Parts: sequence; structure tokens; C-alpha cells
Amino acid sequence: MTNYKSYAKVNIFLKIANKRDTYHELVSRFVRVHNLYDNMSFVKTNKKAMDIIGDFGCKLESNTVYKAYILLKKYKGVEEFFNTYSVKIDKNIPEFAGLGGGSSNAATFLIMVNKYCELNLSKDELCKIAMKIGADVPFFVYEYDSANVRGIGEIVEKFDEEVLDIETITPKIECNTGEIFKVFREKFYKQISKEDAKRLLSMNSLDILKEFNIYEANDLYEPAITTKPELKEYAKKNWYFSGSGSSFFKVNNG
Ligand SMILES: C[C@@](CO)(OP(=O)(O)O)[C@H](O)COP(=O)(O)OP(=O)(O)OC[C@H]1O[C@@H](n2ccc(N)nc2=O)[C@H](O)[C@@H]1O
Ligand SMILES: Nc1ncnc2c1ncn2[C@@H]1O[C@H](COP(=O)(O)OP(=O)(O)O)[C@@H](O)[C@H]1O
Repeated sequence: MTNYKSYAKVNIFLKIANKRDTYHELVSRFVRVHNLYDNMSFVKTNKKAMDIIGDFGCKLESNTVYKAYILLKKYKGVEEFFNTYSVKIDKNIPEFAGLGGGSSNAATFLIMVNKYCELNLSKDELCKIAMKIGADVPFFVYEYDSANVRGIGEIVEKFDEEVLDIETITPKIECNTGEIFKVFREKFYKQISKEDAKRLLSMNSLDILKEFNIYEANDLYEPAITTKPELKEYAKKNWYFSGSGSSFFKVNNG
């Protein structure tokens, strides 16, 4: 059966626009990493129950793909399909990395089930399901190379620009997203102005990286290095920080 590539992402910039209850509204540019992806496919089994084949740092019920299955199983034919097929995931994207691996897998799974079970759900309908799984899942559902992402990830707008050649490095330092947002709120809280947000959202990624340094591009970098000072060793010239970490990235175009 067809192999699907479940890509990683980086955040070219990530700014906080507001608080929403215990969450934070973002203004961010998400870009897919073309040379870093997990491989996903359906394989025939006789398990007679939903199963995920692959190496994960979590149990089945916590897997983003399982959460996606739970939301899809009410649709006609889905439960029956997983009586004879399992989903196989060959992981390459590091976990806890700020690269959105788990979110990407869930989105790819939604796309695969939509096709194989002929659900005929539109991207906007899939996005509504995606939001229930996690903040970064809607971005991956739309399959854009580059997009402006706002809100808690539910507003995804395609951004047209040249495809970026992205290199990533993931230090073995576990960054807990919730903890980093907590430190941001307590010690570093600031909100981007509407004017600055508008300007950033209209600029192409290469120009943004020319103009801004690692601190200015990502509001979560300072709370991350405060929480895990050993991260600073990786902040070399022209390297940037993705999401809540721990990955750094560099763009090699031009
Ligand atoms: C900030 C991003 C940018 O891509 O970081 P990375 O996960 O990529 O590092 C993501 O949107 C993260 O999304 P996700 O990883 O799904 O976060 P969740 O597990 O839902 O959130 C964990 C915790 O982080 C905080 N949180 C998360 C997202 C957000 N917009 N505001 C928050 O304050 C909340 O306290 C939440 O309980
Ligand atoms: N399909 C999946 N692939 C990777 N991690 C997953 C998956 N499902 C759940 N997880 C769990 O999600 C958490 C974050 O994983 P991931 O999305 O890869 O990191 P990040 O959000 O930092 O990029 C980890 O606790 C991991 O065990």
C-alpha cells in the first residue's frame, strides 16, 4: 500500500499575541522540513482491533494517531477497516523536539483514512477534527510547505515562497512545552503588536531570518534557555530555535 511521508516542521518565527485561558495565542510561520519525515502506511493484519506498529515513547492510548482514530471511528467503515489493517509508522523525527512529529503523524493518518475509507471530508472538516488532537495538527492537515499559523494553531493560511532547504539539530535535552510556556508567562511575558504581527506575516522566511536574531524570532527561546541553560551551546551563528525546543535549525538557501 502507498507510503505516506509525514513531515517535520520548524517555526521560522514564533511570537505570542495574547493569552487565552491557560493557553497562548501565537503568530507564527510554520515550514515543512523536506528532508525529515516519518514513513506511514497501512499493512494487513489479523489483529481485529486498531493497532499502531512502531517505536514510540508513549503508550497506545496517548499516541496522537490513536487519538485521531478515536475521533474517526464513528464514520462509516472506519472500525471495520482497522479489523484487517494496522498503521505502520517508521519514526525518523525525534520526539520532544519542537518538530511536531506526533502532530504530523496524526494529520497524515487523518488524510490516509479519509482516502482509504472514502470519507470525502474536506480539508476544513479534517481541520476541525485535527484541532481536537493538538495545536499543530491543523497545519499538517493542509499539507502546505509554508503557512502563517495563528490562534492556538487553528488558523492556517498558505504562504507562497520558495521551498526552503532546512537543516535541523536536536540536542538530547527534553523541553516540556507546558513548562516553557509557564516560564514565559511568569518571567518573560510580552505581546507582539498588531502592526508588527502584520509585517512579519507578510515577509518571506529568508528575509525574516536575515533581519531577526534567535531571541527576536522566537519568544519561547529565552524561557527555554532559562529552563535548560545547556541549550545555549547549540545557538551557533545563523541557527534558530523551533517551537518550544529542543531543536535548532538553519536555512541553507542562497
Ligand atoms: C508552541 C508549539 C509551536 O509549534 O510548540 P512545539 O510543540 O512545536 O514545540 C506548539 O503549538 C505547541 O503545541 P502542542 O505541543 O500541541 O502543545 P500542547 O501539548 O497542546 O500543550 C502543552 C501545554 O503548553 C501550553 N501551551 C501550548 C500551546 C499554546 N499555544 N499555548 C500554551 O500555553 C499549555 O499550558 C499546554 O497545557
Ligand atoms: N505518533 C507519535 N509520534 C511521536 N510522539 C508521539 C506520538 N504520539 C504521541 N507522542 C508523544 O507526544 C509527545 C511529544 O511528541 P512530538 O510531537 O514528537 O514532540 P514535539 O511536540 O516536541 O515536536 C511525546 O510525549 C510523545 O511520546
